[in-house]
Amino acid sequence: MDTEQTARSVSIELLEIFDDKKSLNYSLANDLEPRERAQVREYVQNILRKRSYLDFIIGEYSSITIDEMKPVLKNILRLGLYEMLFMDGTPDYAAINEAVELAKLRLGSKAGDLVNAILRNIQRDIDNLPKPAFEDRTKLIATTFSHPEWMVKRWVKRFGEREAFQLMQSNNQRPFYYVRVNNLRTKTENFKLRMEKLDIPFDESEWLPGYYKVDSVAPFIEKDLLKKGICLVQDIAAGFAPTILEPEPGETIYDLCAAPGTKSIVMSDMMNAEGSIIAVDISAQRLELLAESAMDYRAENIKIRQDDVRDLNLKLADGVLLDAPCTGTGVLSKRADLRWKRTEEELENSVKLQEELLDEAANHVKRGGRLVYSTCSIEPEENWEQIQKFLEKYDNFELEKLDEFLPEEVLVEDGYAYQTLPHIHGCDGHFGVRLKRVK
Ligand SMILES: C[S@@+](CC[C@H](N)C(=O)[O-])C[C@H]1O[C@@H](n2cnc3c(N)ncnc32)[C@H](O)[C@@H]1O
Repeated sequence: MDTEQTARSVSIELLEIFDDKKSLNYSLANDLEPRERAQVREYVQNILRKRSYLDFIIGEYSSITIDEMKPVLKNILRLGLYEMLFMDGTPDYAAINEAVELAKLRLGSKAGDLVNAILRNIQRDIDNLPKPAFEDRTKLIATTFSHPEWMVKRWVKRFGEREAFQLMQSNNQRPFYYVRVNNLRTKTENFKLRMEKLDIPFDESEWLPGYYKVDSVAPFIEKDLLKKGICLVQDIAAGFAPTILEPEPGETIYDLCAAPGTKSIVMSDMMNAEGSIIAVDISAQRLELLAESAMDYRAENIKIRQDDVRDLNLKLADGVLLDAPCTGTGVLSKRADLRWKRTEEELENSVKLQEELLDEAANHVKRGGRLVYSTCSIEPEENWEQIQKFLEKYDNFELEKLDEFLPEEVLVEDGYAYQTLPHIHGCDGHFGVRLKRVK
């Protein structure tokens, strides 16, 4: 098998498992070369971004429904069709041949014939493919834009159809990435020179210092810049939470729900690694990543603690960051899998958990100290509504304006919160507020 075939077969295995267990285990690709591993991520995320539409087309050309197909057959067809419709570099005949070979290998020659027949018929009509035409408008939109119906319903209700389409289109695009320079290992000027020398195109952000928009993180991985702690991959909007918490050298900061730790690392840099950051998370596995990063990034003031934030019993801190677990509806372009994993019930559970975590976070802020609450969600229940409930309960906290920290275009609620939206701001969707404990 050549490189691409291997990347294809692993992608299909990953997608099969995802259909069953809703989890993506990229470690299945560990034995592949770095370039192939990156290709697996591309295939998997791209197919998940277009899944409903691909399934619709396959369904139109197959005598059995997509739900009746074995997961492996379904995913071979999805991958073949994806390559035919959306990958410029792969000729149709090659996409079809690869899919047929994979079907034969995994399911036998009859399955190979079936895949061949379906994909060749689609190829024949490629300039005139059927369009989804359901009477049910939600189903029609959900199929066209490959999002679950519950998300479509709530976004159309909130934004109107036009804007909801723009949001979903953004979610379906390959994302840009940002890298942030780590001043604990290098100087900004040197970092920029290094990128120029390595011929890595970048755009310096006007929103926050030290953030650079890049097309791909591959060169940073290949040149070991992440492992050497020179820079980290962090969306610009994810950088807002540490920015508004404004940790200073010598302070005691709690990063609650900290793993895998990108915000802890940034805060350590802001503090020049002086003072202490207690990074708490419930997941031992994710904390291992944090521990490794803390070493790579020379973030020596981070102390790690595995705990449920709801069981914490620590002294009061100068600043607390609660980067709460959430539905992640702001990051669906980078994490296309989340749209098929999340449910409306999960949104409700997430809101409840956030409320409990906020109570605990508030109890750990000293008088005059600050509490930052942030999410990577765009759902009001997890964001502004959550904060309104909090303020009704706690008269010892007040919201603070954010205009001295962040650009006006990301501020909402009279400047008391930030909320980015992928289709408007061209970055991930994040929310955050800064609260001061006044008594
Ligand atoms: C949004 S992620 C945090 C991302 C992290 N702040 C960063 O910037 O890299 C949410 C985290 O909350 C953690 N978590 C969920 N429930 C928790 C709980 N009850 N106590 C502590 N951590 C929890 C999850 O393990 C997950 O790592």
